[in-house]
Amino acid sequence: MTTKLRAAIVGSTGYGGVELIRLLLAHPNVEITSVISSSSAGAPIADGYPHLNQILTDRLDAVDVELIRSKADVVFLATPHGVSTELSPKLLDAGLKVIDISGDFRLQSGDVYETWYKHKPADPEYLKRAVYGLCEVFGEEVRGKDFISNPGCYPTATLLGLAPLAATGWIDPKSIIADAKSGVSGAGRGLSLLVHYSEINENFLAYKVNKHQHTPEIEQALSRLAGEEVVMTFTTHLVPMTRGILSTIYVNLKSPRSEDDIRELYRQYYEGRKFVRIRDKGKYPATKEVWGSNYCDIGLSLDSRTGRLTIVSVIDNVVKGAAGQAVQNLNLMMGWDEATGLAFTPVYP
Ligand SMILES: NC(=O)C1=CN([C@@H]2O[C@H](COP(=O)(O)OP(=O)(O)OC[C@H]3O[C@@H](n4cnc5c(N)ncnc54)[C@H](OP(=O)(O)O)[C@@H]3O)[C@@H](O)[C@H]2O)C=CC1
Ligand SMILES: CC(=O)N[C@@H](CCC(=O)OP(=O)(O)O)C(=O)O
Repeated sequence: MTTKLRAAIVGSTGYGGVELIRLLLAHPNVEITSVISSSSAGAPIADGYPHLNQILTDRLDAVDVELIRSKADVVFLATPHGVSTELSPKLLDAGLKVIDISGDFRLQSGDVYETWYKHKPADPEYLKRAVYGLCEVFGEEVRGKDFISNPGCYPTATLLGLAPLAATGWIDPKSIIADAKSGVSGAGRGLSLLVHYSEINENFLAYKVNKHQHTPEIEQALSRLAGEEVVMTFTTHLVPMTRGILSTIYVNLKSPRSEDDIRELYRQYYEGRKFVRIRDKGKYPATKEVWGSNYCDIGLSLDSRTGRLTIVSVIDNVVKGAAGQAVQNLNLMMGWDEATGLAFTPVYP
């Protein structure tokens, strides 16, 4: 019998953390050995999340690097921006593997991070060490590494929708517009006016227009794929639903291509990758079709009148956009099949 990998979750009382608990409890190679809270150490995790009653009876541990080192091999950070900046280097120095689902190590430039996140950037030495874990695009780089920066939720949906075209140089890099919508769980469990029931119910709004912190993350990955600087328009919206992201992306092609050729390009690019599904001609995915799962579903339409391509990409923000991709990264890091513990069907209806 092989020993299971011992996992700790910092920020286990948040939405990303509690989704990691759900997924890791079902993972055949992993055992959760520490659920960690900066504010409720000592309390049973099920106090704040009664759905875990009789499933996970652990009490919350404090954020203590020595304690984590004694209990775990790998640590997931599902913490607000700025926490991982300080904590991840200490965990790495203690010999632990780290998968960070916050934005602290996604941007290579500390200055760009500071501009968009308004937080002090991480130590450049550790920034360089972090591998950006967009699994279907940069997954090869994750294998055998000890520090993974998990992509943001909007970037995951938007980049998977654009990667095949960016990598082949078929799109005009100045023409990209992404119009993305998220369910409110994307804002975390903390309370704010924006996610107050009577504010968001029967409402639909744009927010952080031209200021969203995921803009430079998407541009950074696209520039890398395209081999030239990509600057884009990216607008985020909040929708009165719990889970889900739908990103509608508009691009101009550099030279004329048929829609069939573009669909074939996508199918070849993602061949053998279980979690990206390309829809047939005339079919567009809806968020409910990936709900609770690690899938990213993509539909395409080339408008013969304008010559513009419309791409529709959907994910579950808490799974593929956070905890699911983090587990997929763990699988790649450990050399396991990337779908280990993740091969479940979306919840429907
Ligand atoms: N929700 C989503 O869809 C996605 C979220 N993310 C990112 O994941 C991270 C977590 O998001 P989410 O789970 O939604 O947020 P939540 O607000 O739901 O949870 C964050 C948790 O972090 C803990 N925390 C707060 N301060 C500290 C601290 N100083 N040290 C340690 N832990 C702390 C809190 O728990 P406690 O007080 O118990 O310590 C809290 O429960 C964020 O960076 C977010 O941007 C990324 C992709 C998608
Ligand atoms: C709906 C909603 O509020 N979503 C959050 C997404 C944050 C996130 O998931 O990612 P980071 O870790 O990169 O901040 C937002 O727009 O900021």
